[in-house]
Amino acid sequence: MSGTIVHVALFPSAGMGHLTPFLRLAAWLIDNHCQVGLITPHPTVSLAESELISRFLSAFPQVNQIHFHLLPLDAATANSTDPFYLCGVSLISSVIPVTESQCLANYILFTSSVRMLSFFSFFPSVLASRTSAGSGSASFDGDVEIPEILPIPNSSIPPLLLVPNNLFANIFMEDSAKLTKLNRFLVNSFEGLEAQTLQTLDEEKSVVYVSFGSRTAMKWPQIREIGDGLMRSGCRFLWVVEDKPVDRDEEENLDEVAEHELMERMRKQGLVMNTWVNQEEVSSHKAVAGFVSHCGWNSVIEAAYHGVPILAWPQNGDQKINAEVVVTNGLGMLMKNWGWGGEIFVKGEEIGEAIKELMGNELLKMKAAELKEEAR
Ligand SMILES: O=c1ccn([C@@H]2O[C@H](COP(=O)(O)OP(=O)(O)O[C@H]3O[C@H](CO)[C@@H](O)[C@H](O)[C@H]3O)[C@@H](O)[C@H]2O)c(=O)[nH]1
Repeated sequence: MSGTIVHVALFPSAGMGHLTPFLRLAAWLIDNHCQVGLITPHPTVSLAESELISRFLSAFPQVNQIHFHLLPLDAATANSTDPFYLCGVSLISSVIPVTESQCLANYILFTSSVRMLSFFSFFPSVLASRTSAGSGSASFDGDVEIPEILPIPNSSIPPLLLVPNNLFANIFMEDSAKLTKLNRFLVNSFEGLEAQTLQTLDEEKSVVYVSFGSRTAMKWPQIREIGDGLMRSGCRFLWVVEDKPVDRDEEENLDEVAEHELMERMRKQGLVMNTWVNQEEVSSHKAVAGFVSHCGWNSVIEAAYHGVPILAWPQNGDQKINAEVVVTNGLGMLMKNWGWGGEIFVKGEEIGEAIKELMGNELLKMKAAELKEEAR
């Protein structure tokens, strides 16, 4: 933007491993005519850090340094004596409310590999899908399966993540859940080093979209089972919920319903919305790999146009007949024993399995891709 000076505040967390790439980015931004503010946490972890900051500020006197004083954490709270963790601060979760209140774009400079970023994004939801509600258990068996990425061996999971009530683990989980609120990711890597992971991340197809149209109100117990099913599927999701379940008071809205513990857990794995979304935009998004739909005909046409396989759950009217078209053409699957919406109570376990099947079925993906071509 000619004539506009872009102001960027950089806020590295503790440790040289974070500071160094941040200062490189700062130098690059200055080179590109940005006004840079550097927020420096105090106390620093090491002398090396404070010396590097001083040298940097002498070389770039135009940088505005903003001191950020950390409140001391005791070793018991942190469950660690490592000074790095004692200076730890949950940057993503703490900063988002501030940037949101100021309407500022929020970028993250992820200072590790793209593979680690994938792990960071997915591990909490994979863990939540395997941990029963409220058990507090942090144990994890088997490898971490992330869609389209070489599985991360169990032995590579950072050990601190499996220490119950560890500060690092708590920050990791809390921050991961907030990643969707960030505007952009900057990662310090390149094609030659992480080609496959970068490509997958760019094309990542791992989100299931759930919507039964704006006219379908479900009973609260069934809504709850859908939530449970989404958690069990382990998939990221965008779920648009009709905000007046049929067995709830007219005045009650989703926010009140969302007080439910399950809804709170779900927000860590996906987005639950009770507002109108731009469904065309959602269906066309490259991350969306499956659609749980009532099979309103417009939804079916849109899914076909964007090559998104459907898990059909007709609710009424023409929707079973539309679902038959979906199945006949290989665009999706229909669980016949689920009946019409409201007719049969479908448990979360079954819903979770069906969503896993939808998201993993290669034949459906292939057929949906062919139909996309024909639709165009
Ligand atoms: O949050 C939302 C919800 C819906 N839509 C759009 O609204 C339309 C919804 O149409 P459809 O999928 O056909 O569902 P209904 O609104 O339920 O459609 C009614 O009309 C259809 C066409 O006759 C019938 O097939 C359905 O059974 C009937 O319920 C689609 O274009 C969606 O993209 C959004 O953009 N955002």
